[in-house]
Amino acid sequence: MKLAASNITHRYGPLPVLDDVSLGVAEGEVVAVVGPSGCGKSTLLRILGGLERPDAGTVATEGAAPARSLNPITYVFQDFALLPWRTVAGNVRLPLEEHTMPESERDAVVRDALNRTGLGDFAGAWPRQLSGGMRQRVGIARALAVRPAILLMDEPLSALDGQTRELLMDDLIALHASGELSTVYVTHNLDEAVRLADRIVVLSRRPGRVRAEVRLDRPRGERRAGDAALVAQARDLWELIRADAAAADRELAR
Ligand SMILES: Nc1ncnc2c1ncn2[C@@H]1O[C@H](COP(=O)(O)OP(=O)(O)OP(=O)(O)O)[C@@H](O)[C@H]1O
Repeated sequence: MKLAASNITHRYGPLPVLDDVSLGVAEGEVVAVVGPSGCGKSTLLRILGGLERPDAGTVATEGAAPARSLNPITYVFQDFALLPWRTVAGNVRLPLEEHTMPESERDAVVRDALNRTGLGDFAGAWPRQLSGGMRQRVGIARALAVRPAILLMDEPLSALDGQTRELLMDDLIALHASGELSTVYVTHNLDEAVRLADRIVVLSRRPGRVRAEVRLDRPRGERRAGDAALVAQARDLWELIRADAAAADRELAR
């Protein structure tokens, strides 16, 4: 399934946040959205997911969702958003409970989502017993349980330490290996963007406009942390963002 946002403009009261942003995501493509703090990345993601209606512009999908998809466009949040009184399996089960399906099928879907995220042995664990990385795996498993065509990820790794982030990046790369899942990945972290994305959309400072688009041709599976070409790409991105980031920082300080 493809997603296309065209000419999105949005403001909160007097504050212009997005200005004429167009962004497409092809089937199986991972598009990272980067830009200075407050430039409207999360707002754009909410608009793409239909959680917010833009003042102007349109969002359209094209093509069929996977068979038995319960929610073609699904979020993964930075703060995991797990219910502490439910087990790992209970959290993954949550979005399935509003859908009518045989209990055995629900169990099978939960099991499959847990297995795909390396949580097969943790079905009965409680969120408080898990590390941050494992909690975010639960967040990802819960998103996968509804068989999405498009994942919208808002800083999914930013609450994690460096090593855990590396492990989860490997998981995300494996998750996309089938080429079926399209993703929009909002991040501050340019190293994550160059590791994971097929294409990186760079927004300007607020109001966010598309400043540049960078395509990364090297297959995701061949990209390694610290690889010289990736480091250079992240540095080039930073050069694009640096002046805007400094200005956004001064503005936030005020
Ligand atoms: N619901 C809202 N009501 C009013 N202002 C909002 C709302 N949501 C976001 N904003 C403001 O809109 C601007 C863009 O916010 P948004 O969270 O989309 O930016 P961002 O690029 O994701 O930021 P960050 O990089 O810091 O996470 C910010 O100035 C923010 O304070």
